[in-house]
Amino acid sequence: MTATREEFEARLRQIGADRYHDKHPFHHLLHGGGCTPDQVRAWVINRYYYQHSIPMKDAAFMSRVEDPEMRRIWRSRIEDHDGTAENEGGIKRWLKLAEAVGLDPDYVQSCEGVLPATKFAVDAYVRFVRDKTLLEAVAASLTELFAPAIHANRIEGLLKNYDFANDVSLSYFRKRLTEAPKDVAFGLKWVLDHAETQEKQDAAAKALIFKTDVLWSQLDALHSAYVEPARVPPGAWQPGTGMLLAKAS
Ligand SMILES: O=C(O)c1cc(C(=O)O)c2c(n1)C(=O)C(=O)c1cc(C(=O)O)[nH]c1-2
Repeated sequence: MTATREEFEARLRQIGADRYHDKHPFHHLLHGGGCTPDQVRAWVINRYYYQHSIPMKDAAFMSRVEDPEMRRIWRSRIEDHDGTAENEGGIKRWLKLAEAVGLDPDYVQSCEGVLPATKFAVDAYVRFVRDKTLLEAVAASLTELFAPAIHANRIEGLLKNYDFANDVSLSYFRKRLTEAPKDVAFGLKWVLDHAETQEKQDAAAKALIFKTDVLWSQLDALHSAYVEPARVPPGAWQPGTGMLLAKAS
């Protein structure tokens, strides 16, 4: 028998409660003030790779959507990240954070020095959305159900614990507090409406689990590379490189 809409929604929310990356030890370090400046920089560099791939993921999704109404709604996700004019949008806001922690934004944008596992995880998400059913693709985006809580927690933790934190450097996260709920209200309703069989509910739940793994493995990679005993993989960012001051001198 197919689970009811309410049971299915509860199942999706439980996946977040059990597996979302707010529970990862790297986030505890970061939000609690336990990261060194270089560990924060490593996070900013690697997380940029996720940010810069999200609009490509959404464009891959939209290329498969035949319903103009759905494309119109979905395209605001790309605008949120890329902006609707020069020097706007989430990617630019992320680069403000990069500058605030002393990184050269050109270096960050080059994506040189991104950890191999970050690339594998994020690229797998883009491919997943390109290749799987639309239901699985939308379900995978539902980790955003859990994102506003972690963004609020992060703003509070960073402001309290790090000198670089202020309204400008954290503007990315503050903006997401209103953007993500809009996306997820649409995405959740769409998934609940379209997963009308048990088989489809199972596929959607599995897609959401896949996405929690994408997020978790990025933090595992960061922790392994930059938290003692640090093991930076060949070719990945080495502290001291890609800095703003190094460029000026
Ligand atoms: O900081 C975070 O923990 C976090 C998590 C997620 C997420 O849950 O996938 C996103 C974001 N931030 C985010 O800023 C963002 O733009 C975003 C887009 C998506 C997506 O899957 O389409 N997830 C997320």
